[in-house]
Amino acid sequence: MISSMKEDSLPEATTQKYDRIKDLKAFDETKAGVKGLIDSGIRNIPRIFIRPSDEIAADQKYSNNTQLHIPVIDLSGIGEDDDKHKKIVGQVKRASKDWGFFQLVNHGISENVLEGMLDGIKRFHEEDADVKLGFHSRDLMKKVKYSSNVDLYRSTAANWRDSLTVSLPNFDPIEPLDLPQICRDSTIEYINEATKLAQTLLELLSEALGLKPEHLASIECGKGRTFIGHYYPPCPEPELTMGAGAHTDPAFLTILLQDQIGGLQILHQNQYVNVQPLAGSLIVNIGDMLQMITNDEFISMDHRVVANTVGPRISVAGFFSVKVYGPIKELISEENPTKYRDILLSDYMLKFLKVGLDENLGLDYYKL
Ligand SMILES: O=C(O)CCC(=O)C(=O)O
Ligand SMILES: [Fe+2]
Repeated sequence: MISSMKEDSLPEATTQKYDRIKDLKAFDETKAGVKGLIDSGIRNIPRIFIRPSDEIAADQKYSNNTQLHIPVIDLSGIGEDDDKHKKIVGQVKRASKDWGFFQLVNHGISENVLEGMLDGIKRFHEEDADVKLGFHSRDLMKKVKYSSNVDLYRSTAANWRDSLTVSLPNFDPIEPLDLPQICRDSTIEYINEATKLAQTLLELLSEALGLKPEHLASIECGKGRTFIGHYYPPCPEPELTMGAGAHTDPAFLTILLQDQIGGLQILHQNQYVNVQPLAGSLIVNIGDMLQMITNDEFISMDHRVVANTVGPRISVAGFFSVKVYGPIKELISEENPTKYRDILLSDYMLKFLKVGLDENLGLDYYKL
């Protein structure tokens, strides 16, 4: 039995210690994720999901700013008209420096493909338990797997979400039969389109750094691809937990697709800014590796997803990675000396996977 807030609604410090590991295991062994809890009709969230009270209190230092919006960049006409192209490169540069995030419209992926992907992920998570059971795994080497909270045993509080992960390292093609049948075609179509868009973004980002358009592709940015289809069930006590705790993305670049529910927030000037869902748009964010190879010119920003009584919310994060060693030589000069020691993505990821999502020290560990 997983203990719930109802049994001990006193502040954590005044309650008896509980066997968290036992509760985590009990939850994990259901292999039915957060969706399984909701299906069982719980009214109070199990204690493993409750954020420490000092962490909830610390949130007070951020104001929720409803006035600010992440930059929206319109890609229509890209590659057709020189002035338009330059303007887009300028917008990408500004957004990558100031926000680490932007929202793309007219990016070339049709709403049908986007909707198909979201719908496929929703259907997978709503499949019968025995179908999902076949995909359940915490094996880091498994390419297609379903679980709730990759960092379940390491985080201070579990997140209110379940995820289906598709990993394609080393430019590996998709193996259709590895994918769940219910979202197979939509996932293949979306991954192919998102990969093309990532190539366009690599060119724009290279130009935004003052490099040749092919520079980032030539150092094999985009070599690894991981797509994670998240399912955030409705939450009966959203103020006590998070859909996703605050984190930066460890990889190089993220293309994020979200549905119309909302909940994603980005840290900007010490405030959490809501990302308003914009039909047909995609969100792009700079990951730790891109911040590192640009010697901090572009920033990898903290973001999180608040839990919500409304749901499920579906999102798909596509992470593009790179095997890197250090800041790009062309960007380093006497005035701009390197700020990092060399990093190999595989080492960085191992470090990332050893701690909870919200505890990652991030790039600070590698700062000179
Ligand atoms: O669900 C979202 O909107 C964000 C997901 C996310 O930040 C991630 O998977 O890294
Ligand atoms: Fe993220």
